[in-house]
Amino acid sequence: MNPSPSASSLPPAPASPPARHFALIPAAGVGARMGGQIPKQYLPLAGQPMLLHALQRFAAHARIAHTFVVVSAEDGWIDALMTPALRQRVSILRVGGPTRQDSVFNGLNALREQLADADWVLVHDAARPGVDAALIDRLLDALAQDEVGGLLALPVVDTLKRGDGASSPRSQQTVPRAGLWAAQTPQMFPYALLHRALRQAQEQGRLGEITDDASAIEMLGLRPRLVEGSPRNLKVTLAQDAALAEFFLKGPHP
Ligand SMILES: Nc1ccn([C@@H]2O[C@H](COP(=O)(O)OP(=O)(O)OP(=O)(O)O)[C@@H](O)[C@H]2O)c(=O)n1
Ligand SMILES: C[C@](O)(CO)[C@H](O)COP(=O)(O)O
Repeated sequence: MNPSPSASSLPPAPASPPARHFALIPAAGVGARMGGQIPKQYLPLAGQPMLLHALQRFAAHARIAHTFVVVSAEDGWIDALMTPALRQRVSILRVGGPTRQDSVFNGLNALREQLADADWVLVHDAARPGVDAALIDRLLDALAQDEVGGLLALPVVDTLKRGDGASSPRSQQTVPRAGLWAAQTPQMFPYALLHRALRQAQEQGRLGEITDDASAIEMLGLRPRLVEGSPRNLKVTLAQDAALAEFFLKGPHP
């Protein structure tokens, strides 16, 4: 009988397939604060609908395996954006929910059969049209050896005041800004971890408490890595944000 092979004679264990990176773009909002006639992600910006900028950036990025865009079930605009080339790299998920986190959670649920636990998901706001390959690479590179994940963010440089909530507010106090960061997106986490974090938040009735994906990860007691983003990656929230976003999109700017 052949002796049992020693450990050194065994072939190397098959390496687990490298984790892939997917983008998930929540684009099911209505843009109430923008005050437009149509949801802000479809308003024209630098010559094309706002959403198309982020879709094109992720679709063109060689390290992003595929991009999923979450829209509302009744969305009547997204199909007009989808060229045959874009449809090769972007899939539409008509599972938008009442809040951003609902839309993200619904999107993750819809991908249970397509994504592996260890695959990375980069969640990026459709309302941040200024994301580009350099910022995506910065996040991917910074988290290449990370087990938790992280997000693009900007250190706070302004002095922060807490207002009293009056219609003509007064400052109640200055909030120490040391160590404070303004979160941006993409926010990148392993699929299974983010899915579990959002599911747990929903089960605890706390999904409404969180406004970004990293908050759910923090609720698990984990600490997402902060990776410096850029002012050009601003979120277009109010009407006046559009001009600044357009300025950056018509760049080039540092
Ligand atoms: N129910 C929602 C709400 C928001 N979002 C998306 O989450 C991103 C960030 O949200 P925000 O800037 O707040 O967009 P809106 O919710 O559309 O804006 P508002 O709060 O002014 O209505 C946007 O790309 C938005 O489309 C979403 O997918 N589903
Ligand atoms: C996710 C986010 O862009 C990080 O700053 C932000 O929390 C989204 O907030 P919104 O009110 O849903 O736009």
